[in-house]
Amino acid sequence: MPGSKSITNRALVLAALADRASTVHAPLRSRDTNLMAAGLQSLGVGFADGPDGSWLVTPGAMRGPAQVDCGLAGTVMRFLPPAAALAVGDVTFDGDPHARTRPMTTILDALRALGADVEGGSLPFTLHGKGGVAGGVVTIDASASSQFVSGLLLSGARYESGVTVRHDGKPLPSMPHIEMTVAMLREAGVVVDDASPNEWRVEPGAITGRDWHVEPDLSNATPFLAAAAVTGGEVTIPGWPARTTQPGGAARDLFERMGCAVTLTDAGLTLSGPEKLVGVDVDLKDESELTPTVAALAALATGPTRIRGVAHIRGHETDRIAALVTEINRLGGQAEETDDGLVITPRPLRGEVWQAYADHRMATAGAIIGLVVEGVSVDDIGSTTKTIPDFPGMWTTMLGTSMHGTR
Ligand SMILES: O=C(O)C1=C[C@@H](OP(=O)(O)O)[C@@H](O)[C@H](O)C1
Ligand SMILES: C=C(OP(=O)(O)O)C(=O)O
Repeated sequence: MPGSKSITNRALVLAALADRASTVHAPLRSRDTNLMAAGLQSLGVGFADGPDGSWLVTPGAMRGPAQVDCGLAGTVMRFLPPAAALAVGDVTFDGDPHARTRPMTTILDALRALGADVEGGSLPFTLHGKGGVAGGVVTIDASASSQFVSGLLLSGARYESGVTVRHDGKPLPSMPHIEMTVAMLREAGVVVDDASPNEWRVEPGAITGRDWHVEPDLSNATPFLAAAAVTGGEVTIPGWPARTTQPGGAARDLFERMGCAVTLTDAGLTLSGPEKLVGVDVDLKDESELTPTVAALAALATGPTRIRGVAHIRGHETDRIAALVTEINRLGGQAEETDDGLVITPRPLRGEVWQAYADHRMATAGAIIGLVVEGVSVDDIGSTTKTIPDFPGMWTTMLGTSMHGTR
């Protein structure tokens, strides 16, 4: 598996704000991370290619005018503005058509409250950089995205008073991603207090330049594991970490609950697909980015599945609840929206064109179903380049050489 999107884009921001050069080893090189690198470069941060595919990042005084293309990347649109607020000059942000509808107001209002000069409430917007941010205490409702919290924390050490972020609202999604942010800040020598629930304090101070080692992307591994789960085959993901802050780590338990056998050895994580995949009732609030994979598995299981706790994924790359329900039903399945997720009752499926909605995880969900339902095609498999450089090549290689399904 290529590197983790979430770890790579955190490492790039921390490297850009650090007190010396950093090397990011085994970074993900895909649309989301290339956009982050390009955005930082346009602000004056130095990027060079290491001999082994690593990225050498040299911090520089950040300055506008600059134009940042966020594509459809939540990590770029939420992590880069808090850093760009430290620049001198104007920095304008825009992105793909659908990116303009993704929630942004919360973090832009927070930046204003912390002393930044921001024009606009969603993409496109402009930061009028003054070369510094006062910082301080800010209370936000981050129930629409954990990335609002992570974005503020990643740059907060460089604000004059640091930053204290308090969350007040419905439960926060994707907590492991906030834990990932806190863990990486501490690795970079930043003092973070996360002892109180829903409150994070980042002390002002230097961010240390260092060597970052990026883990394989475990969320992107799940379609490959799912391939074994739905065909009764076997797939091994090399380099699966024994401990991780990636929410994809929870995929092990999920697959086991659906009837798969999962083992972690020196060779990696191996999944053996069951005779019969069973449906589950599962709260994916912490691992919401796994919803499309779980929904695809659910459509092929032997009993109903209820996915809860993911209301906020209506604001992901597309409205994922609506998209999954529409596409599963298009194939003759039975899926219904609930307030905070969806219910899927397996039915015999037929071949149709599965729409990806420019969403990498919708595309991979269609690929999973296409392994066992004749005649399924995905309209835009190219959308997978958001976080995987060559999904079609990896999928073909897996099917040709590594998987011996029994169905
Ligand atoms: O911080 C991160 O790297 C991410 C946080 C999560 O966002 P939400 O909290 O908006 O779900 C996750 O879904 C996204 O894929 C990556
Ligand atoms: C929600 C996701 O992405 P983003 O980082 O664009 O929010 C995702 O990858 O599932």
